[in-house]
Amino acid sequence: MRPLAILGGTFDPVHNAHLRVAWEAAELLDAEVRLLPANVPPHRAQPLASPEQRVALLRAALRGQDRLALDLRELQRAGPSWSIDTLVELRREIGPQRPLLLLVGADAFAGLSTWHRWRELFEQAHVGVLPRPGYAGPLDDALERETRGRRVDGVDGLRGRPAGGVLEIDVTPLDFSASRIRALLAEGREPRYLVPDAVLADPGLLAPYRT
Ligand SMILES: Nc1ncnc2c1ncn2[C@@H]1O[C@H](COP(=O)(O)OP(=O)(O)OP(=O)(O)O)[C@@H](O)[C@H]1O
Ligand SMILES: O=C(O)c1ccc[n+]([C@@H]2O[C@H](COP(=O)([O-])O)[C@@H](O)[C@H]2O)c1
Repeated sequence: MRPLAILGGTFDPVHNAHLRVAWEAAELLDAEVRLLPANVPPHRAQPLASPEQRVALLRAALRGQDRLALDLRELQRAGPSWSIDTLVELRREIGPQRPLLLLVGADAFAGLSTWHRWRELFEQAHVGVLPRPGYAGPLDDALERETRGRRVDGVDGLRGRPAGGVLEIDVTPLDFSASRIRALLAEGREPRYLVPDAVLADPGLLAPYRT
């Protein structure tokens, strides 16, 4: 069965690293990949842009391709966007057999043991870790213990089961972030080639980040 993979994020704003790693994950896993903007992101400062502005950025960024889709369910839910709630909901929709993957950058993965009901994440989904330069350090003890027996070497290790594995996905390491793009914009600089041309083409889209 073709896996369903989700990449959740604040997307404040969406940038080419999000898009590229999601694209490569879709290719390598032969998966349906959805980007899921968080409503109230847990564990971080609130976004500069409103949900509507972040969705407009995502829509522009995703235009013209059909490999990556947008899933707005977390914006339709009040309160913090706990990933476990999203995975339980998706699992209910896709049934018990289809592989489901939670894609996370290596930085987000390193903090997984602080997430809400984090051990239950593995009951609902596999975790696909996307390398990110500067985030290859050791894991905390609880996460190391939980993941040790779950690691699988390749995509084939996930295909036959719906959830529970941890896979490093060999995507191109890209060393930039939404924080970097916000900083460039705040200095009056243009983030060309770090965000899609379609985002730059509409001057209103990045207005929330310009001072
Ligand atoms: N350059 C990147 N390489 C791999 N994963 C990334 C990269 N940028 C973001 N991600 C992952 O995408 C998801 C959403 O990230 P998020 O929207 O927080 O972007 P960010 O660039 O990390 O933002 P910020 O700088 O505001 O923290 C997270 O799992 C994050 O780890
Ligand atoms: O469920 C949690 O406790 C939890 C804690 C931190 C982050 N997340 C999710 O991880 C994704 C990336 O978060 P962020 O803050 O790096 O944009 C996003 O989908 C968040 O909802 C989820």
